[in-house]
Amino acid sequence: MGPYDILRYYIGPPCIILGATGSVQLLAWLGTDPSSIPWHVKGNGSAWLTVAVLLLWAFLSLWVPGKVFRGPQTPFGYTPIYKANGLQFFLVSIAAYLALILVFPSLPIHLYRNFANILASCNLLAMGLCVFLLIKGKRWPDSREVVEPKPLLYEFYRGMEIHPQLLGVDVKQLTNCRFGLLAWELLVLNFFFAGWQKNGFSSAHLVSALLQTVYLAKFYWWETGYFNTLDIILDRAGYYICWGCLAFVPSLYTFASYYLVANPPVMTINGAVLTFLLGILAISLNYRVDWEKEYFKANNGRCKLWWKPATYIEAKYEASNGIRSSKLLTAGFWGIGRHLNYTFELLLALSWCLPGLGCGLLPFIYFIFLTILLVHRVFRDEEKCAAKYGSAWVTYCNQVPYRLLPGVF
Ligand SMILES: NC(=O)C1=CN([C@@H]2O[C@H](COP(=O)(O)OP(=O)(O)OC[C@H]3O[C@@H](n4cnc5c(N)ncnc54)[C@H](OP(=O)(O)O)[C@@H]3O)[C@@H](O)[C@H]2O)C=CC1
Ligand SMILES: CC(C)CCC[C@@H](C)[C@H]1CC[C@H]2C3=CC=C4C[C@@H](O)CC[C@]4(C)[C@H]3CC[C@]12C
Repeated sequence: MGPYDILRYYIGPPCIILGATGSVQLLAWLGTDPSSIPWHVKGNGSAWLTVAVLLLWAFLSLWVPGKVFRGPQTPFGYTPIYKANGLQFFLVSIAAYLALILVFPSLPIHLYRNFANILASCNLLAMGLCVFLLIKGKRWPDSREVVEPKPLLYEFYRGMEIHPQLLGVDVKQLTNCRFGLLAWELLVLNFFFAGWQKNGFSSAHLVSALLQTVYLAKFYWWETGYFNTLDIILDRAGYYICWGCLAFVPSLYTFASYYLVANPPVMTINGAVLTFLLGILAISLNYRVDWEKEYFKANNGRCKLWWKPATYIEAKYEASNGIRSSKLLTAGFWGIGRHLNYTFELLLALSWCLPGLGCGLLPFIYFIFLTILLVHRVFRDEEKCAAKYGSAWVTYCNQVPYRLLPGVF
């Protein structure tokens, strides 16, 4: 075992688990008046009720009968089945939250003040689920896949099964799409209303919340496309993905909005309008890049992009059912850079952190984290593609040499 393996299997997982788990509580403390939060929060009755209601709601959305979507088959022959009702779920959930605050106007401030406890409950729930998933994956896996044993803490971090089920629902659709991202949306709206009640109306805070709402609406509109991404086809259900979506997303991804309640924005209305326009442009471009690849794949390469027939590289790869072929798009945005969707993702993330300009570095913490996550993801994705497509991937990299910033990187 070399130094890289020791780092990957023995040193990395405990460091990330300790660092990330602790940072969830640290963020709640950093984002507000620290003296208002005791250091020993562990979730109170109201926090557990909030989390339980959200979890039950998320679970029911996947449990009700409705349209289903079949995800890509795994190399060991399993086809995951998902519920295709994302946008309805998102819209009904927002309507229910708005109705709730009409009936209980003190709810936004209450949830804001109880945020540290809510995060503690999410943290404990997520840890419990990950321990359960580890035991389940080792003892009663759903699939016939044979997974090579690794050090226990690494298995806990990475997860055991790719598509585990719980009471008939897909665990990753539950944790990622239905709990994590809905918690993100509702918390961001809640922090906007809490800020309004506490400090008066702020156009900059509204812009930040609106941009995140548009972005998340776009996610739910495209939810079935998410089932083809790394998180779903490559990552196993463990600490990284499940704890990440149950505890880290509600904490770090909502941080800019949370921070602006205790530290009201100083941005002018003109600044807010410009930020909104920048954010909408970045969201549209990010969507456009993802859309070009999906459209190209749906038409098996026979389509036009940017008014010209799409160009591509034919790439063969080995699948469970023999040699198959795929096409690597070299037209449109995919001919300019290999991951421009990430570039626009960073721009849109920056745009909803910008209302915190003038309030220090903390409102930009999500943007900083995302930069690290996406640069790491570029390498993870390219490692996967190089292993899958071999020389065709090398040809693509030679033809499209830049990853995120044409001419630079
Ligand atoms: N806010 C957040 O925390 C994050 C947001 N995102 C967003 O999620 C969305 C999806 O991202 P993600 O799944 O990471 O990555 P991509 O949508 O970029 O998908 C990468 C995959 O696309 C295929 N591919 C790559 N290049 C080409 C090409 N030229 N032609 C055809 N197929 C190609 C390969 O898969 P195959 O095996 O099918 O060929 C590759 O593994 C993006 O909008 C991204 O910005 C992503 C990560 C984090
Ligand atoms: C353990 C932690 C240090 C890291 C946890 C990371 C995860 C929470 C995130 C890793 C990838 C993220 C996502 C990928 C793609 C997405 C599509 C986008 O349109 C919406 C957001 C997201 C689902 C996003 C959510 C968080 C991650 C799973």
